[in-house]
Amino acid sequence: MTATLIDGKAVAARLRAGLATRIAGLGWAPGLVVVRVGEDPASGVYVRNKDKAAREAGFASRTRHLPEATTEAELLAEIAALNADPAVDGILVQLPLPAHIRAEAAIEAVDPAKDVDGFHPVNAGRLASGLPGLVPCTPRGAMHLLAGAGATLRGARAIVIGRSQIVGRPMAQLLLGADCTVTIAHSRTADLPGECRRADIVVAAVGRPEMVRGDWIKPGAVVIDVGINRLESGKLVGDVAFTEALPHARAITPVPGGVGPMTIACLLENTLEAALARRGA
Ligand SMILES: Nc1nc2c(c(=O)[nH]1)N[C@@H](CN(C=O)c1ccc(C(=O)N[C@@H](CCC(=O)O)C(=O)O)cc1)CN2
Repeated sequence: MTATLIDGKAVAARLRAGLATRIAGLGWAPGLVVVRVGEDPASGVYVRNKDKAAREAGFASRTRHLPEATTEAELLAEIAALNADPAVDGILVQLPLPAHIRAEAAIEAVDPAKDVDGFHPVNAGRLASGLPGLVPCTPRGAMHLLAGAGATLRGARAIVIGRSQIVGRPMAQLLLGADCTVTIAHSRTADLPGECRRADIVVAAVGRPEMVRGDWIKPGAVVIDVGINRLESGKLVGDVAFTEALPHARAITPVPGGVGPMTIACLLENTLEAALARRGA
């Protein structure tokens, strides 16, 4: 058996095209503001890509780029102004922030109704309670990819490796909401390979290059690799040893070109959802 590749670039492009069609029919443009603080080079690329994708789909998108020396109080004042601006439907504060600014303070300052990252504790709590709300973009994208791959979720055993607030925990909640039996594994999990071998769905979100080996994958499992790790050689690899996993998995996401492109597409999906909800449309 060789796994089918789950083409995140293609799924993301279809999702963005569908959003563009819906926005063209609205007669108004949902507003998105991405706030970037400082000069982290990778953030520069991601923020430019978000703005480009948003404009192409018909959003009124802008980037607020603040200097590295911006204080936490200044950032919070900026967010408060965006919260109060009726033309702004979605606000995203690009992470990482400079070390002198607490990410939790910035996340909690965003109006939960405009929190298109889905990171605010109100949205995290709604997700954990099974209530509707804005869902973090990367896990939302991973769920689209599982659906596109035809993965049966009801009754399936799923393992999420990684317990971060922005990927692991919300991913586990989404899988639970889809009636999976979910294990959340982490650095202290005993017998991680054994836990993984029981899983029909594997979501690796641990940030360690190729940590999940091929023989950890149950034959026929669907593997979603959220990791994006740059090796010293410059090569990008995921958290799963991709070539080793191919003969075991039924379907697998590549890195690059898997979950990554879905993050931006789902940001746009969240922004449209936030705009429709805020405007009662
Ligand atoms: N406020 C947020 N900050 C960050 C988030 C986030 O969701 N919200 N996620 C990441 C960065 N990120 C978007 O912001 C992001 C990362 C990667 C990709 C992507 O498409 N990756 C490509 C490979 C890119 C490369 O060549 O380097 C892929 O996987 O194919 C999109 C968005 C941290 N910050």
